[in-house]
Amino acid sequence: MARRFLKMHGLGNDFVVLDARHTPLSLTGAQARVLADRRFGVGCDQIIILEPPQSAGADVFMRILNPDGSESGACGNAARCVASLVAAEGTGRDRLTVETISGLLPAIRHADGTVTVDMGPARLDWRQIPLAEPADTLSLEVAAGPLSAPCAVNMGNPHAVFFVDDAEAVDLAQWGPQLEHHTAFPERANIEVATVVAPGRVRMRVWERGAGITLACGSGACATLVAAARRGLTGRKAEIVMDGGTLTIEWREDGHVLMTGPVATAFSGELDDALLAGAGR
Ligand SMILES: N[C@@H](CCC[C@H](N)C(=O)O)C(=O)O
Repeated sequence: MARRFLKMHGLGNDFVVLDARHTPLSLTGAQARVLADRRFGVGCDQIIILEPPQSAGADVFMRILNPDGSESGACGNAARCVASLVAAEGTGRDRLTVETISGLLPAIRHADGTVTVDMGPARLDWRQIPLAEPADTLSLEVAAGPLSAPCAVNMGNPHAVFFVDDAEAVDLAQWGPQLEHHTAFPERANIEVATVVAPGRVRMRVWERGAGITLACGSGACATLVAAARRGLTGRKAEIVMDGGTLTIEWREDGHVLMTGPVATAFSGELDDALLAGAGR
């Protein structure tokens, strides 16, 4: 039976959303790679598979696959999309909970269509990032080219945030892959470069683990705000400006990080049976 999909995005960070709540679906790495390929498949920054919730209190489980076939524990932009999608299904509720392998994410859909997701607590211990060996996550001894001494934050997935004078000037395509695979990060890392441009406003660009340069990264925006606040560069609430648009991020006193921003649906479609059947492992 042909699989239907939705193409959604948050600030241009785009997703193929597959609904496996009633008809189970498990993709191999090769299937994920071909589906995410912008020439051979549909094309996206992440594949999102909706599954039945696993925990009490959750409305839906969201599985997150990168274009290289790897699985992630967090995707902030997709969490907003999924919350909006499920809220629109006639539950009559604007508050619901999205579950991931990293935990439960309560979400609120606002009257203007934007969505706030509680991305959970920022995890700051070196074991939680995780790092290869004990280190102060406020400033790691990690460097590549003009980038050095990142702040590490886990938002359900690992991030390394480098503060620079001009985020626009950094050659992310050159330094991103080296840093993603740096030996300090046993599970690799998402790499952010950030510049505080005004009080409460941070310009950020991202090299995503397993995906490369994307127009926006929700968990990366959360990590950037937490890193900036820890360094005393901002307060606990700021706008994070990415190539695809802006998210408002707040690091609550209880450690949870709230992310607010837009969602959009571009189109829906049907996968040709041959696409996944021909992909192999
Ligand atoms: N685009 C996402 C993050 C997706 C996962 C990431 N590439 C990883 O491997 O951790 C977001 O909006 O947070």
